[in-house]
Amino acid sequence: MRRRTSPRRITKPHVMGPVQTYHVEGITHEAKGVARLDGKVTFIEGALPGESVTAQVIKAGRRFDEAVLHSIIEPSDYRVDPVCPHFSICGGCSFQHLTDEKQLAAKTDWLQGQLRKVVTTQNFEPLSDVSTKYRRRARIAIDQKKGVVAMGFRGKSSSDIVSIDQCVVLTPPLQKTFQSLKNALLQNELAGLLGHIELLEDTKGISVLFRLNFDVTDALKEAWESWAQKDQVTLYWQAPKASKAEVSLEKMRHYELGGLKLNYHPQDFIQVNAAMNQKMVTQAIDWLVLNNQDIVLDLFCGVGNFSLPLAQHAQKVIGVEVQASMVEAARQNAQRNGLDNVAFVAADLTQPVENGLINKQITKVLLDPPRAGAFEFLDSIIKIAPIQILYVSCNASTLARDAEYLVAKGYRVLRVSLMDMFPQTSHVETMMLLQKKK
Ligand SMILES: C[S@@+](CC[C@H](N)C(=O)[O-])C[C@H]1O[C@@H](n2cnc3c(N)ncnc32)[C@H](O)[C@@H]1O
Ligand code: SF4
Repeated sequence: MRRRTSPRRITKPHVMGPVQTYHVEGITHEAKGVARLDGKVTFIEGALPGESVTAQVIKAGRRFDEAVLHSIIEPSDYRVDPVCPHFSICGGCSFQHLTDEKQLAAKTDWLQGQLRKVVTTQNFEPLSDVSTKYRRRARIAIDQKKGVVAMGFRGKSSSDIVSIDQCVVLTPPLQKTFQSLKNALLQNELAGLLGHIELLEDTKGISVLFRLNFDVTDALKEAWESWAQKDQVTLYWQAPKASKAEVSLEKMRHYELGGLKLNYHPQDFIQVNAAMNQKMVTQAIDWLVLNNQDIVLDLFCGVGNFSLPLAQHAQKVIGVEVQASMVEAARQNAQRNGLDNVAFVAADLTQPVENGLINKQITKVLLDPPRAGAFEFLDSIIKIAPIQILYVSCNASTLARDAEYLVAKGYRVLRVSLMDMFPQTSHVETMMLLQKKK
C-alpha cells in the first residue's frame, strides 16, 4: 500500500490568471479534477475529487477553463504518493496520485458515461492485475540538444521529451535494459542518429530496436552488437526510411499464451500487458462458452492471439487481418501449435470484403479493432448474423458508436468488462458481449 500524502505545495511554470480556490467535484478519465467557479467548469490537472485546492487558469475557453494545481488545501483520502519520480511532468501516466481502487472506479464511471446509450447494467465486470511493472513493450523517444541526450516520453503539458532515469510501469528486466541503454547512449554518437527506440520483452528475452534517422557505420553497429551481447539483448536495426526492420526467421520473436507459442516480428502488434492478455483471452473463452459446433470469426486477429486459444475450444476459427506478414505468421503459429482447425485470411476490413467471409455458418464473431473501430464491417457482421459478438475495444467512443449500431440492428448487450490493461494511464480496454435478439 502506498503512503497517503499530506497537503503540499506544487509549483508549475507558465501560468496566467489569479490563484483561486476550488472545490473539486469529479475527475475525468484523463485524471483532471473537475471543479466549478461561478458556474463555469474548470479542469485542474492533478486535483482529485473531494479536495480543496488553489489553482491558476492557463487556458480560458468559452465553455470551460483549464487550470494547473498550485497547492492542495485539503487533500483527498485517496491521494497517494506517485510511485514514479517523473510523474509530475511525464505524460506517460496520469493516475499515479490516486489509489488503484479509485483509478478503476474513475475509469468505470467514465466508461459507463460513454456507453450509456447501449448499456443499462451498472455491473461493469472489472478485470485487473498488478498496477506497475506490467509493460512488456515501450517506445522511447530520444532527442539530443547541444550534446545533451534526453530519453523518455513526451511531457504532460508539452510535446518536449521528458528525460527519465527509470519507468516503473515497465517490467523489471526492461527497466534494467533501459538504464544500461541510457548509460551507453549518453556518450555515444548513435544517440544523434536515432529516431526512437523500442524496448520489448517476451518469452525469447529482451530486444531493443533502433529506429534510425541516419545511416550508421559498420564499426558503430559492431560496437553496439557487443553491448547487446553483454546485456543479453537482441538488437534490431530499422534503416532510415525503411517501413520495418529486416528480420530473419531466427530473429523472429515469440511469446507464450497458455501452452501456446506465438511467433511475431518485433514490430508487429502484440498486447503490451502479458498478464492481462492471458486474463483477457481466458475471459473471452469463458464468455463465448464455445463448443465443438461453433465456427468463430476472429476479426483484426494479428498473429492469432485470440484465434489460436479459441480454436482449442471451437469447431473452427477464421482469423482476418490486414497485414499479410502477420497473416503468414498466424498460419505458421497455428501449424507449429498443431491446430488444423484455424484458417487465416488477409483482408482490409474497412473495404468491401470477399463474399466467402459472409458465411452464415459462423456462429460467433470476436473483433478487436484498432482505435478507429470497425464501423465499415458492421453490416457484414449483421449479414453473417452470429448468435454472439464479442467486441474487444481500446477506444470506448468508437465502441459506443459501433455497439449502438449493432443494438439498432437486433443485438443486445449482455455483459461488459473494464479491463485495466494500462494501470496509471488514462487508457481503458473494454470487452462487450452482444447477443442476437430472438
Ligand atoms: C488491437 S490489434 C489486435 C490484434 C490481435 N487481436 C491481438 O490481440 O494481438 C488490431 C489488429 O488489427 C489489424 N488491423 C488494423 N487495421 C485493419 C484493417 N483495416 N483490416 C484488418 N485488420 C486491421 C492490425 O494490424 C492489428 O493486428
Ligand atoms: S510512463 Fe514511466 S516514466 Fe512516465 S510517469 Fe509513467 S512510470 Fe514514470
